[in-house]
Amino acid sequence: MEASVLAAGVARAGPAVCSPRSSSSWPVARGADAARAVRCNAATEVSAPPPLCALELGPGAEMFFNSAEVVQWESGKSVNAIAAAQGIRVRRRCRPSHPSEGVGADRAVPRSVLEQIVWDKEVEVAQRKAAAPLHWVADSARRAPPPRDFAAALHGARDRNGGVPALIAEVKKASPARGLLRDNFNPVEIAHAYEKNGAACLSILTDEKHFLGSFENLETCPLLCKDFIIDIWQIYYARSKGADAILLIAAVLPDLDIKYMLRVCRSLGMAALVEVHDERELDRVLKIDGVQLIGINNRSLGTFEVDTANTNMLLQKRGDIIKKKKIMVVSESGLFTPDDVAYVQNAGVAAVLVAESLLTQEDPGRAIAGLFGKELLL
Ligand SMILES: O=P(O)(O)OC[C@@H](O)[C@@H](O)c1c[nH]c2ccccc12
Repeated sequence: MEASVLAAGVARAGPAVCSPRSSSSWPVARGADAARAVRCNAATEVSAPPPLCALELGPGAEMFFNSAEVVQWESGKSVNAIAAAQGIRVRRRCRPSHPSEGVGADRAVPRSVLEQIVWDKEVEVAQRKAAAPLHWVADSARRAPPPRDFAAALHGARDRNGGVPALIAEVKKASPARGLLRDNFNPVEIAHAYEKNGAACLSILTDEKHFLGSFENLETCPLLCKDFIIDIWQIYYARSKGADAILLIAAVLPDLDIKYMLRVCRSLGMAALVEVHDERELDRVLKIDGVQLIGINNRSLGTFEVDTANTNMLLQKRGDIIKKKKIMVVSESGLFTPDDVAYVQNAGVAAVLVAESLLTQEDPGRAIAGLFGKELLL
């Protein structure tokens, strides 16, 4: 894989190229910013809506809203009502709420693990934002080494391997569905082993609370920042940490947020993997211009049920439009054997995203040849 994206990623791991900057090195905002974050954290007790995010940005940065919030203010419909109308079951709690809605008792208890994760993420982002306001992070994102072409790396790897799906190998320590995947977890070692054994790209789980991930992992071996993105702040932050791509989950984000976040990605030169699980989500995403990469998750984030037939089913139904739009499809989750890979390859995917079946083996790098039934060409 000569000048591959991944090789570049690992080369950049050295401090001279990708200087580590832990979040603790950000100046900590005090006073109003911190107070806002605290109010947002205690969402269940808040009756007034949290402040508009532009207030946190400083002069001239007013365009940095999440777009569904703007629609909420303009249309009088709450963000949760807009999301529900699109079939999104996850409700937002710590988001500017519509005056008619408040943070009621019905949002005291999450209805699913995914909803719990999103609520925790809202609190985390509010805290991180208070410590590093958006204009600082956006500045840092612009100073980061330029992003590498995620989609081109997948294309290249697939061509080199005669049409075998490119591998996005995931660094994931644990998950709510499977618990701890590995005791002896050295993310840097694992990333290097993946790279040496033919992975085209890496996916790094950065959620700390539910996946035991870390942005420090991302700094060492950047590529896809796998997190629950609910705010554009996270995209700038991921870029500032060296990520070249992010995940946008259709089960969490209304269409307008996806559109706006895609624009933010484009402005930063990043790719976005837009994840869907069912037909309704796929249809929503196919109506959005500028989507280059769609991830079909074989795992339901609602029930954790995994079925690789999901990739096949959705591609049978919408493969023609996807082809016409020249969108690359990544099959995500639950892939364990060469038969699984061949199955999704025949369904038409360009890449696979795999964590568990590699990480639960003694040597995750060597496990790649086992997964594909052959060595992948570098
Ligand atoms: O461990 P698996 O079954 O190989 O799955 C990897 C990846 O698809 C999974 O981690 C994932 C897919 N979409 C997500 C969204 C958030 C967190 C995790 C994920």
